[in-house]
Amino acid sequence: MDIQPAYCSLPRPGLRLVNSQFPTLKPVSISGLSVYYQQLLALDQISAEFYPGRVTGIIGPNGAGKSTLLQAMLGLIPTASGTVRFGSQTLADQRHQVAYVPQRSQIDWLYPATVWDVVLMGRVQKTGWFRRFSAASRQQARAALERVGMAELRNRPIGQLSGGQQQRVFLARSLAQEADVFCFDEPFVGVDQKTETVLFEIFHELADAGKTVIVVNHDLGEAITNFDDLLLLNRSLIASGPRQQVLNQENLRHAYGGTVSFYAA
Ligand SMILES: Nc1ncnc2c1ncn2[C@@H]1O[C@H](COP(=O)(O)OP(=O)(O)OP(=O)(O)O)[C@@H](O)[C@H]1O
Repeated sequence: MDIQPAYCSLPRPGLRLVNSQFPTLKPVSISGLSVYYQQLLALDQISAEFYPGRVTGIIGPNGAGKSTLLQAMLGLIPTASGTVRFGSQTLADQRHQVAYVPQRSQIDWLYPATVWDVVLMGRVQKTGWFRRFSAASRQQARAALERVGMAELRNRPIGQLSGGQQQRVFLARSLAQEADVFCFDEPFVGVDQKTETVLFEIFHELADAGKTVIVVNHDLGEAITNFDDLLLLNRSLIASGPRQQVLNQENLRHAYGGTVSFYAA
């Protein structure tokens, strides 16, 4: 079946609202993005935009290509076609403006680093490799750790923390980076309810400060109501835009098949 994106062409009501909120800030724009893994077409001609001031969830069933989309956007894997722009340049060429927290499974938790080391690493791009961190950078890292409630554990090896604590530390590292675009791949996996609440609070603080926040999330549970915008994928784009417009039975049937129940609030 040829699935047409239900909500991805311009002009759109959501766009005007967002642009009037942050008129000088630029969206991340994907156009015609396709990715193959050998013979497997993982992403088929994806076109969409992610807006500053919004927390956007990338959702879809297992194997829909959600993580692939994030990695392709950041230039971490080869693409067969398409562009990902952030203003006049590609997003991959502006990696210093992007904070990326990969899936837990992609992180080496045995790496001998303390909480403080990990957060300070967020300052490397601003400081430069092999240079001393400035007092301002250290202050930035301290403030980020405090914001996520992890200051007391700063000397702990990262591998000795719980899943939720580790996720908070990586969020602190991304905050210390002072990026414009924040990308999180499945940040809620293995975290407790309290941490999930803290993560969403901080995502919205970032959006309120004009940042673009992009979160891969495969769960259609209650937490989905915390996203402003959604991008619904199943290898091709099914719908993107404000949450209330994306979450309808027709779009979900296209993505998941059968009958899907969801929180429409
Ligand atoms: N490195 C790889 N080599 C080959 N195939 C891959 C690779 N990474 C992903 N795939 C395949 O590409 C498709 C999309 O995978 P991806 O991990 O992007 O999906 P996802 O939507 O993030 O899934 P999930 O919710 O299960 O994490 C899947 O069929 C997956 O098996």
